Amino acid sequence: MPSKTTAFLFDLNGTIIDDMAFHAKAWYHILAEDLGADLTFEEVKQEMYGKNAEVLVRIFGEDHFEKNEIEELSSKKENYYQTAYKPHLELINGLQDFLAQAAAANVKMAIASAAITDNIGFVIDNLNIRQYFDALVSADDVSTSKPDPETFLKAAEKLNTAPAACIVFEDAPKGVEAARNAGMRCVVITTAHPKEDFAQYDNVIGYIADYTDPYIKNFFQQP
Ligand SMILES: O=P(O)(O)OC[C@H]1O[C@@H](O)[C@H](O)[C@@H](O)[C@@H]1O
Repeated sequence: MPSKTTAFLFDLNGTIIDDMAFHAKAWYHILAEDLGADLTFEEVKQEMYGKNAEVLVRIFGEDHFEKNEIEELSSKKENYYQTAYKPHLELINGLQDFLAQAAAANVKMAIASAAITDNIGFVIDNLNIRQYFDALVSADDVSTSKPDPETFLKAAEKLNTAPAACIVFEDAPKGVEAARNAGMRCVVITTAHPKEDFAQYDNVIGYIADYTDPYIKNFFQQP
C-alpha cells in the first residue's frame, strides 16, 4: 500500500462502472438535440464534468434557465441515462474483490462523485456494494463540484481522515485535478481517457485498466 494510506475515495462514473459513454449520449440528447446547442458529440464529452447545473450554466450562461428548469433538465438527463444504461449495469472488472480486500485490510472507503444522490443509489444498490462505503458525497452535498476540491475534502472529513492519507480513484482529468486541489494522490483508471490526458497532473501515482491490475493488487501484499 502506498505509504500512510488509510482511506480510498472512489469517483463513481467511469471508476466504479464503465458508463461515461452513456452520460455522453444522454447529455448530447439534452444539449444538442432537445435544446439546440451548437455542440458536436466530442465537445459535449469535454464539457460534461461537475454537477448537472454547472454543465448547463457553462454552456448556456448564468441567467439562461430558472432553477426549476435546471432541475427538470437534470432529471430528464438522468432518466435518459438510467434507462439506457440499466441493462449494462456491472462493476468494473476486479472491483468486487478489490473492495473486499480493502475492507478486510480496514481501509475506510467513500464514494465522492459529481453525480446526484439518486444515481449513486442506482449504482450501489443495484450492484449490492453499499455496505463497503462509510461515506457518500454527491452533487447534492457540495456547493461546487470537481475540479473544485470540495467533494473530496468532504469525503475525507466524513471518514475522519487527512487528505494526505487518502488515495482517490478517478477516470476523468477534472476529477484528478480536484484530487490535486484537495492535496490527494490519485490512481487513474483509463476507462474513458488515455494516459496522455493526465500528463499535466503530478498527483497521479499509477494507471490501471481495471481492478485486476497488478499495481493495485500489490497494495495488499505484506512487505
Ligand atoms: O464524478 P463522477 O462520478 O465521475 O460523475 C461525473 C458525471 O456525473 C454525471 O451525473 C453528470 O451528469 C456528468 O456530467 C458527470 O460527468
